[in-house]
Amino acid sequence: MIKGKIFQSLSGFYDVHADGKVYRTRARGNFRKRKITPLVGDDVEFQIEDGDKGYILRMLPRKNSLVRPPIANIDQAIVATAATQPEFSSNLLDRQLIALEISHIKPIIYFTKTDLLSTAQRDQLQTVAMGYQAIPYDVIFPEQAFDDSSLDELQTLLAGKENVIMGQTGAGKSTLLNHLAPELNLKTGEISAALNRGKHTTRKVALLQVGTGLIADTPGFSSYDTLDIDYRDLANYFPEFKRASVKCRFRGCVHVNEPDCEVKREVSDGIIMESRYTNYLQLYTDIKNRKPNYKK
Ligand SMILES: Nc1nc2c(ncn2[C@@H]2O[C@H](COP(=O)(O)OP(=O)(O)OP(=O)(O)O)[C@@H](O)[C@H]2O)c(=O)[nH]1
Ligand SMILES: [Zn+2]
Repeated sequence: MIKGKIFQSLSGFYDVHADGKVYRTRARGNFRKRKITPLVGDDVEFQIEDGDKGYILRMLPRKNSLVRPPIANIDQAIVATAATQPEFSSNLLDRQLIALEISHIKPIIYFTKTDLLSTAQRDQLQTVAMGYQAIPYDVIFPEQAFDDSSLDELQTLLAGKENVIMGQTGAGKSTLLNHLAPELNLKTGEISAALNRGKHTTRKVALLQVGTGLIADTPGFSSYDTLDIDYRDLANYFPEFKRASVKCRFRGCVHVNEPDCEVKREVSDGIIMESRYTNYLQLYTDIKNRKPNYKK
């Protein structure tokens, strides 16, 4: 029995890397019966059957896992955020950040297509980027598309870690990875009018070696599923709200109607970004109003 890591999953086969070799494995029937699906990033024990084939016997405990993209044991996520084409959405960005906070995965916000902005648009979005940096999140806002200093900064953050790259379809995930590691030669897609219907160039989830780090390139997605949390916990996934909330008058303040709420005070003082608070209220209402039979 050998220990390895699943690097790729395709049509029921799992490519496991172990001791510098790649084995094509299948999961045994008992996984299917117990409804356990191995994910890319899972550490597994497997048995070699013949040569480079084998079957997975056991999955080792997971540090974390994401549903979209389906992947396990991730340290960090590059959130590829289009400055335009598709248009920047703070709502989408915040939803991605919350999903990562819930899974204890550190976000790195990387703005793509900043080269397509006018000077005025650029100044405006750069202010937004600085707001996220103040939360604090790692934010990379390239002066020029794929300039050396942005790529170096990203490489440094990725080194030695298991990373995932996420972002809307067409955000530029594959293009960014090709700049980080040209030898990958990933296929990229032309943005078309079909964008809204979801044109996915990347179809499978796979871990790629980039410098000393691993990155999972994943199929793009258009929106997140409903977040599987209690509405009273939502503010915990906004780091700056969590920081401020120790000064709210009421313990368990959800920062909506309570008096003496520090979060609301910091929003009106311009310390907390107004867009973050608006997105919070919208999500709070959505989660609170969803059907009671929703699991959880
Ligand atoms: N001008 C400009 N174009 C970019 C940039 N990044 C990506 N693009 C273009 O945007 C289009 C989509 O890029 P992809 O890398 O295929 O996007 P993706 O996020 O991998 O898309 P999916 O695989 O569908 O999820 C391609 O035509 C790229 O050439 C950028 O920084 N500037
Ligand atoms: Zn409060």
